[in-house]
Amino acid sequence: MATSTVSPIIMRIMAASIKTSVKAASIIRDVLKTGDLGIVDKSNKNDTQIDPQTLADRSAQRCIIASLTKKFPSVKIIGEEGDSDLNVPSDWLVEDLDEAFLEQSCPSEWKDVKPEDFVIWVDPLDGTAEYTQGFVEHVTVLIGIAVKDAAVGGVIHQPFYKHPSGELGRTIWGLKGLGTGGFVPILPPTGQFIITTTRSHSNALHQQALNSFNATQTIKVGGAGFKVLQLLEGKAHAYVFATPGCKKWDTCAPEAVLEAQGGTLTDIDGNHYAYNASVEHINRKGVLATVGQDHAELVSKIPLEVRQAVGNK
Ligand SMILES: Nc1ncnc2c1ncn2[C@@H]1O[C@H](COP(=O)(O)O)[C@@H](O)[C@H]1OP(=O)(O)O
Ligand SMILES: [Mg+2]
Ligand SMILES: [Mg+2]
Ligand SMILES: [Mg+2]
Repeated sequence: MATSTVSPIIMRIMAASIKTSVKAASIIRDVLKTGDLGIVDKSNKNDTQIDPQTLADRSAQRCIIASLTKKFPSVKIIGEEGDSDLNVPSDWLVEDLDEAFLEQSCPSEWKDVKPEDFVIWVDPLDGTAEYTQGFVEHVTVLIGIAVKDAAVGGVIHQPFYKHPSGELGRTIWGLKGLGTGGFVPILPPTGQFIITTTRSHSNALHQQALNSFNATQTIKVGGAGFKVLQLLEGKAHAYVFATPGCKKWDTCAPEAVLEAQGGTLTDIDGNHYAYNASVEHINRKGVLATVGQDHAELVSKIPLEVRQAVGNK
């Protein structure tokens, strides 16, 4: 279709990411079906917990990076699983662009962004621990698009989301200046304050930060993508992660989608992370994400000594 060749590059990267996330999700489901996850522990000596990587993480990343590199050879792509073998089976190379996405008009601020100003942050499988433990609904595929320092676009795909028809998989996208798609946004209930937070990476300092909010309910789920979806679908008011551990590929796509829908995702001091290619990968100062709230007021609820201690070990 003519639109594919004339659309600005950001629209084509989004449209390719939407299609590629669907293929990555089918690879993730196929690996689970075989029952042989090929788990490797990536943790360092000083880590207190294992940091699992599975065949699904490795294969989904190869599919995503091979497909996007072929289409956008001069765009920098950084994936969680490091250097990947891009010599992939031909059916893992996704050539299609999502034509329905391309029919929308590109926000004027992104029309002339040059290929070298983009970084694509890929988390091929967010929620790996949950994937290995059978909490598969927490798993997402995350493809985040940064322009210079800012997270501006993203795709969050849920491989195990079950439609009423029984079909699996759903793709949610967001682009600042354009909006979001693939889900029905719902604001969280008034008169309550529900926090969504980690189920696998808590510690004493994190618990202290959680306590400062006096939440009416705290939901513990896996993955940065899944927690942001809970905000977008009105199941929680804030996502609190007051510990280092998650990385730029965990937050780039969720931040862009959430902010395209009017929410906010920052570190626990209320500052946005930078997503250019030279930043350190770790999000040292944790994550605070909110929707329909006074974000700065929520930052100020976390005691200063707690905020200063996070990431300073
Ligand atoms: N200490 C850590 N080490 C490695 N990855 C982490 C750590 N903390 C968080 N993450 C990543 O951030 C995601 C969200 O964390 P949590 O579920 O604890 O809130 C995790 O699923 C994991 O992403 P991934 O599964 O892609 O490795
Ligand atoms: Mg991981
Ligand atoms: Mg992740
Ligand atoms: Mg991952």
